[in-house]
Amino acid sequence: MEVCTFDDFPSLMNAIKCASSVSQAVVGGIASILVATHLGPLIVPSLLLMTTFKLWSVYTNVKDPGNRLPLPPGTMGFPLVGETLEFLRKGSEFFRERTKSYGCIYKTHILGQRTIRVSGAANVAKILKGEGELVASQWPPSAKFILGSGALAHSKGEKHAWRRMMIAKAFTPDAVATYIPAIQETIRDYIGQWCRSGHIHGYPEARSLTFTVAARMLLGFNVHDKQKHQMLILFEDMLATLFSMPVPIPGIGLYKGLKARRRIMQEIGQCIQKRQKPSEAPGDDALSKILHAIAEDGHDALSTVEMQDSALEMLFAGHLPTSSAACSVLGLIASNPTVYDKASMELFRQGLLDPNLNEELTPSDIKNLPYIDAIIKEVLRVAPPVGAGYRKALKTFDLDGHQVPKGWTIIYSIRETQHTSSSYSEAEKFNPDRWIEDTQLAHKSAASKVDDSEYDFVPFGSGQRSCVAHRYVETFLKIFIIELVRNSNWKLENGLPQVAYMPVPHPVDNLPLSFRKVEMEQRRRAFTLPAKP
Ligand code: HEM
Repeated sequence: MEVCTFDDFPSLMNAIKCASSVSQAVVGGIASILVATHLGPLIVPSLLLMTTFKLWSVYTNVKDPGNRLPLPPGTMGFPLVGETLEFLRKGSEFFRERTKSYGCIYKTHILGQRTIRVSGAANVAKILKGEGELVASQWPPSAKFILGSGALAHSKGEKHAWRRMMIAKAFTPDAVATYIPAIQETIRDYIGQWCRSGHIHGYPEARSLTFTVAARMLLGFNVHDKQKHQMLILFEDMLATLFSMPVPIPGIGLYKGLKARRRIMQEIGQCIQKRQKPSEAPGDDALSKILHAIAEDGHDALSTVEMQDSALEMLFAGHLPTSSAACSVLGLIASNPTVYDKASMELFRQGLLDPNLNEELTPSDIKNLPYIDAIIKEVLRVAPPVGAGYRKALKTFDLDGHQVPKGWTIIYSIRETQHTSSSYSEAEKFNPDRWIEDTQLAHKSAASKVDDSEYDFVPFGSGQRSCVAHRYVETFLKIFIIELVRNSNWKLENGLPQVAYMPVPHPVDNLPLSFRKVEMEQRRRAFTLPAKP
């Protein structure tokens, strides 16, 4: 009989081969007796089923014999599908239930991968700091198909480091400052329309707004309304299968997502071609800045596939998580009127409340707004738009008293980490003041980390794979809050909504809101503003 070692299990097929050598003889023998006694039609399928479950159990519980620690607790579900169906049905509730039952580290089998889900500042710090040594970024196969292998998130090693450096040049403080006027203009247009209409659905409007800003500022695309509408519908199909079983069955699931991806890529290809016409001067958008940085660097240019995948990645990342954050801003401020009042007061003190006095915001206008910064941090803590990040274990290592075997998928949880940390009293409550009143929190930044305890606030990840565009996102959200508060007042029409988490957190009822314009005079009458200090 073959001896099963850890190295014999690089894939499911190897595992099945190895474990079957254990049970083959026994099952074969019993089966032939039963077939001979006419019980075969009933018993043989049952035996095959039992064997399949046995093989699955062997495969999903293979430990590295070189490590004495146990695998994390957890269940691995049914052969091949694992717990994927339950995960797709329950979304984030799936993880919440397991965190409650097993704590900060547990195993499961989803989206075709043996997976360990990890939360808690110290565990997350170990994963994020271990990039390249313990772990490597690896999104689920479905996300890789949908976003394309040319995306930055899927590139590796030196190529990743170089591309990241080039992309980062479009998101330095100086570069982001150049985007302010166009971001502000687009936000103002949208808020103006919302006030004129008097009633909107916050989530689709936030999607449309962030898509328009991303297409214009990140890619320099001038998409007209009809094209935007079509692309948003295609994105819907694509995103619905971002996290799905990696089996393209015609007509459903990933197949549908890949079809939508092909159509979006055609549109992106056309937009890129138009932009590359020699008659057109290079734009002031992020993609132009990146292509310029690459040309200056003298390095190989991006291939057409890499350029298109990068554009898709920027359009995807640029509008989807940002729209979730913008929608959370609308919902959370509407349900906390004191937050609106305090933000108004801060704007008044800075001379920014009257929109007519500050037609164009400048970088220095938006720099010193600690309360609005606190709102943004609290929105990203309570409703993190990206709930988790994906890694693959490069070698077996210890984590919180358990082994993480080589080759397994690791999901580090942003949501549970930020919701369960003891740093946040009444963690479920939306309370921007905590970021001002608590001196420990006041120093915590969404992006940079000084020590491990700060990894309980990681809305943009951290380290080599952190979000390249966090400054852009923070600037967008700041301008959005400023323009909302100084121009308008809005109310929830249905009360606090239930939230769905796939592919990003969003209200299930699309967040119906009533909107109205607020004039400076009305505001003066509504609450007595103190004289400007
Ligand atoms: C609210 C908005 C956003 C949030 C919360 C967010 C969050 C994140 C997080 C958590 C990661 C790290 C994932 C990991 O550890 O594997 C990440 C990576 C990334 N983000 Fe964002 N993001 C946002 C907006 C954007 C925008 C606007 C862009 C536009 C370019 C962008 C581009 C990227 C890219 C390219 C990566 C991959 C970086 C790499 O692998 O080196 N994100 N983002």
